[in-house]
Amino acid sequence: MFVVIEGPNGVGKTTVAGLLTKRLRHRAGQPVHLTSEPTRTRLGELLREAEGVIHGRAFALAIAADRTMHVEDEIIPALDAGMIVVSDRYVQSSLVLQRVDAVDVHEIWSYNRYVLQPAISIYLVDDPQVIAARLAERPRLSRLEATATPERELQFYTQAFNFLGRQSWHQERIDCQDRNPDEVVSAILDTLDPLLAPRPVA
Ligand SMILES: Nc1ncnc2c1ncn2[C@@H]1O[C@H](COP(=O)(O)OP(=O)(O)OP(=O)(O)O)[C@@H](O)[C@H]1O
Ligand SMILES: Cc1cn([C@H]2C[C@H](O)[C@@H](COP(=O)(O)O)O2)c(=O)[nH]c1=O
Repeated sequence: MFVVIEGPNGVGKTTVAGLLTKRLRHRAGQPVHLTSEPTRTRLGELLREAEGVIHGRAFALAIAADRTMHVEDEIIPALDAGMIVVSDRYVQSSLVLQRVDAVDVHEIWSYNRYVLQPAISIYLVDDPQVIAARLAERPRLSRLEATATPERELQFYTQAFNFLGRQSWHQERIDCQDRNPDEVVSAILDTLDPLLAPRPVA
């Protein structure tokens, strides 16, 4: 099963993806592989470093190339080996961040439409003021973090959620407001439960 965690900068994706992986390892009785985008390959690391200087269409294409390699070289082999795969960011991130970077949503989709559709894409939301307060604590913001306000990102994420719904993607919106990370993960596990294999009998 391929699960994706999405949402605006600072909403808690990395925290939640890590905790979800731990609890799935305990719950699922099958190995769980945690991954993220951009990937930890040479291309992904280059993209993280170069975000300040590569932008627009070139960055959108490079992110899509990294994602294509991610799917072919890491995600599909892990799924074929019987693992659950949890990815911190995937296509919805591109439909938002590359749009913040002035690329049209249909063009972004054209670079991503052939990638593997996840079993479920989980979209985390929170109060924009809470997210803004977290971002304000960071010593520095990346170019895209500094370009988008949490309000604008949330607006684009909602539009991307609706767009992916029209492509028949299975998605769930999880409200993180007034929930700690453990409670957020419990809500995610409730939505994943019907997709998971039955719990092993003790
Ligand atoms: N539900 C929550 N309640 C309170 N604090 C949270 C919650 N989730 C995450 N945090 C805190 O918010 C901060 C940002 O979390 P995190 O780095 O996981 O976000 P992110 O969405 O991955 O951000 P980015 O996309 O910018 O990397 C961290 O300090 C984390 O401890
Ligand atoms: C998947 C994805 C990533 N990006 C960019 C935006 C940031 O520079 C990094 C993500 O870093 P974080 O620590 O996860 O916040 O990658 C992007 O522009 N588009 C994408 O689809």
